[in-house]
Amino acid sequence: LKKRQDTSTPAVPYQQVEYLVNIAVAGQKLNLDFDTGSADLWVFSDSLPASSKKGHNIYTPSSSPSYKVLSGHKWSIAYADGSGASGTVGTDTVTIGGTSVTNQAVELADRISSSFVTDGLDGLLGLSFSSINTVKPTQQKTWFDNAKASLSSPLFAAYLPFNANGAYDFGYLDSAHYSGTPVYAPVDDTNGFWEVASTSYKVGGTTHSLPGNTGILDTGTTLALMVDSAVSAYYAQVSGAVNSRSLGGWVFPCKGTTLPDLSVRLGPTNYATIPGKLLNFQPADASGTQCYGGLQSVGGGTMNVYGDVFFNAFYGIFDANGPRFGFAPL
Ligand SMILES: CCNC(=O)c1c(-c2ccccc2)csc1NC(=O)CNCCc1c[nH]c2ccccc12
Repeated sequence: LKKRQDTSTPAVPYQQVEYLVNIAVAGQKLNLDFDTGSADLWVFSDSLPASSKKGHNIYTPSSSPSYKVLSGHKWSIAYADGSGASGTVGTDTVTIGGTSVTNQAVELADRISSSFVTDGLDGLLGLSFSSINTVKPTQQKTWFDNAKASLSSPLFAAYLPFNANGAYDFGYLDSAHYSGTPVYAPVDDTNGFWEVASTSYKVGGTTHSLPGNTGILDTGTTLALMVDSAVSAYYAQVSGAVNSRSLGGWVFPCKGTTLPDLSVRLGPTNYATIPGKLLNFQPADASGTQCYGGLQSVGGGTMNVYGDVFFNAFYGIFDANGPRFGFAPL
């Protein structure tokens, strides 16, 4: 697993990381972003403009003997951050670690939004449920869906520590990647996500209820995105915090701020506590006066999105048996 580190040395410890995993699509090594919040495996293709291809590894089906066109098939995906991609579809052998999946749908992007060009990735590998794969007319399966029968156990786990190299463990749990005993929450896969009940949270010693709320465990989202009531309650504990339209979210003074911990309930029983120090994302401006929070608003609805800042504190276990989500402190 490769982690791309932001090169600038921040005044305040923060992270601007990319969790990239090197995988071989028919022997061609690509850095794909493993994304438990989506179900499409897509790669930069040769038909992208040269400017978009610069600095990226491009998958070339013509040089893969095992590649087959999935004729007449298309895909198109849009993410809530406004980014997106679309293109055509083929199948090939995709190998991660020691496990190869033959006839894996590989979606070739002939259009991608600008945010993907600047990110150091060569594509995405979706690890949510195949029910939200966007390929038409025949929906395709994720790599994990295709691989799970050949894994010793139908599960994978995400180990994404802050400022250190991480790993994805497929088919087993690596005891070196977590402490204590994992606890589990039942997953509702109705929406195609690894989604659990998340009906309360704790900040500053107070417990707040979020009736009917859920949480999506999503390695493809960098931050923790929660409903407005929770985000307001959190930053009410941070002096000088403001929700800045110009800076695009909640910011607070970098100097002299000690962020409170945030405990979120996952499933019927257990809370996961994200230490405050992991909730300082990065300086919000060049001067480094204001810092951008790792907790931001999800907009409307009752769905919270627990992204990489969650996985900086917890080993995340995605178990198809159930399905269920397990977590243990790093
Ligand atoms: C902000 C991106 N996240 C989302 O839109 C999202 C939401 C979501 C829904 C409503 C409001 C906010 C977020 C639910 S599941 C979910 N997760 C995903 O969609 C996961 N895939 C994100 C892929 C992605 C989008 N832009 C990137 C830039 C670099 C690397 C990966 C990405």
